[in-house]
Amino acid sequence: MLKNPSSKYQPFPLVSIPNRQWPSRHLTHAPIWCSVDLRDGNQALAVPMNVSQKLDMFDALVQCGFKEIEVGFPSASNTEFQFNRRLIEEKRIPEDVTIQCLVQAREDLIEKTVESLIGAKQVVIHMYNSTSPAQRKYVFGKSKEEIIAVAVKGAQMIKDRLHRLTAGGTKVTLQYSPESFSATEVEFAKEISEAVMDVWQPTPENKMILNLPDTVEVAMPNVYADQIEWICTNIKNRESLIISLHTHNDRGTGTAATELGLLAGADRVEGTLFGNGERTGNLDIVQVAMNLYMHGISPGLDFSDMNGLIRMYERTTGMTVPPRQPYAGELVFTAFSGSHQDAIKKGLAGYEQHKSIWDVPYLTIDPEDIGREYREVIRVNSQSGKGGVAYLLESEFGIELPKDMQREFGPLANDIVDKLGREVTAAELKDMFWKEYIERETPYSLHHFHADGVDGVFTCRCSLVINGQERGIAGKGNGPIAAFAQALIQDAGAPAFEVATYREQSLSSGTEASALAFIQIKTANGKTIWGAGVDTNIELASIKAVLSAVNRAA
Ligand SMILES: CC(=O)SCCNC(=O)CCNC(=O)[C@H](O)C(C)(C)COP(=O)(O)OP(=O)(O)OC[C@H]1O[C@@H](n2cnc3c(N)ncnc32)[C@H](O)[C@@H]1OP(=O)(O)O
Ligand SMILES: CC(C)C(=O)C(=O)O
Repeated sequence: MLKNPSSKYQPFPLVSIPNRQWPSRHLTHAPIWCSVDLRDGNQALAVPMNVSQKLDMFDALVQCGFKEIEVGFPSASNTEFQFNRRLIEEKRIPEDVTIQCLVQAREDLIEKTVESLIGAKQVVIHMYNSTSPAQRKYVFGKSKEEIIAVAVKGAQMIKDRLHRLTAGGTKVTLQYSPESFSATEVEFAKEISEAVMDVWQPTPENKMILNLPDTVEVAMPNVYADQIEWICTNIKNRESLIISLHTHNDRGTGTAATELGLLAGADRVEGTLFGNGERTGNLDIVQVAMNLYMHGISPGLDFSDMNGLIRMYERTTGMTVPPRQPYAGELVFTAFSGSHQDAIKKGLAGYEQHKSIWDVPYLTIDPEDIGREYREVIRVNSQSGKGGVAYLLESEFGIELPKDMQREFGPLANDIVDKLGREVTAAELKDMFWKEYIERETPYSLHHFHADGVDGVFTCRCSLVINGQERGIAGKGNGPIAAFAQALIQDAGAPAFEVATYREQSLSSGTEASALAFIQIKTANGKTIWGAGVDTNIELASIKAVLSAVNRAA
């Protein structure tokens, strides 16, 4: 019999919200962002950041454009306390940046928190206590009224100490989080939040932040959106509140919950870079910002040096950014599969021409916008087609294979890559091309070539090494290539062929400019074969290309 342990779980209760508004809204502007990397991100690390790592990350967050940064939990440890003191005493906080600190509703912790903030220009004091039925029952062993009393007492303890900061000119904003909000009955979340508001007395001119956390993601994102809309609609004095979202990713939908929460009326978003944080992580703030960006809404955050940001993140947290992480992962602007490569190559070429709205297939944004380069976009392994191979040869080495030649070389390269069983670099692809076409020296290799034309008739005299033996050959034609072809067929025993296609391009490598010629020959039995030759002399490049094709045909 199939075991069914799911019977120990139950469906999440829905919020009664007639005529919900959020599904028909759309996002038009960026929210207020608050990075909680240095607090929620940090508290989730096996080895929390030291002061110098926190400083490193703080500077990077400022660089990205964050104006609100939760810098820590200063009552938790000496490191956390000292970090605040360094930021303040060394005047490391830019004028327009507000630091935020988290604290429980406990007097000794509040005291320490206030002390850590003395001398700062502007701060957010963020107090929380948990409100869900399970937290009330197991963690606190308190009734709803008693839980409200904890919050009210904490709010009052903070209020009583505000003068110690304001006297020194510090501007203080107060923030309250009913922790585990999304698992709390909305009516109770409203009641406790309003009780805190009664103490702090926010006004439209002096708002408080009401942060509504999805501490553990317990339901689908539409349910969180309903909870947010319910609070926005029913809470008193809404105009005196900044409604803030703080989602986690336990069910894998932290980004969706945040976006729907914004539709539901929130003003502010807390999250971390690349989603570091407790368990499955906090909201990845990069994702929400870049999602706005890809819809043409300026996020007000700068991720133009994504690689630098990732290096900083990995250095300070010891975490890594997975290769498939939206926007940031190493593989997200990469295509291995042939049809994707083909579409990207064509899309990029089209975009280069019109340069207006980004419409390149398979690429949500222009990788250049976050400091990635086009050449990272297409990578070649055994799943790749001729388009990707051609793209890399062209973008890395300026080799523009004729379309029909791509059809010939693509499968040849694919075979080699398949045998190697790994991804190959552009340089390796060029090597394959060189071996296949340019370095073909058997059965014929060119030793000397000379051609003269009189009245449109060209005569060529050359010497070849044929199977190790040098031999002179001669021929006539309406051009040097035709004359060489006749010499090969008549004097060197090459099977009959005619030149079907000829193309040349210039190629610069380092300081030397050379010519690259492509020749397609057609044999007597109708088979077409490509050849290629390189030389500083264009005429010689084309002669070598003929020989390359004939050698390949042999
Ligand atoms: C969802 C979140 O991310 S919330 C933020 C969580 N972050 C952290 O906890 C990181 C920093 N925390 C710490 O370093 C420590 O927990 C400290 C310094 C804050 C407190 O340490 P301690 O008092 O030694 O221990 P501990 O955290 O276990 O305290 C639990 C007690 O606080 C109470 N408590 C927990 N949260 C709160 C709160 N928000 N407000 C009031 N009391 C609270 C618990 O009920 C428990 O009470 P009890 O001892 O009577 O059972
Ligand atoms: C303290 C709160 C905001 C928190 O970190 C959470 O609920 O996840």
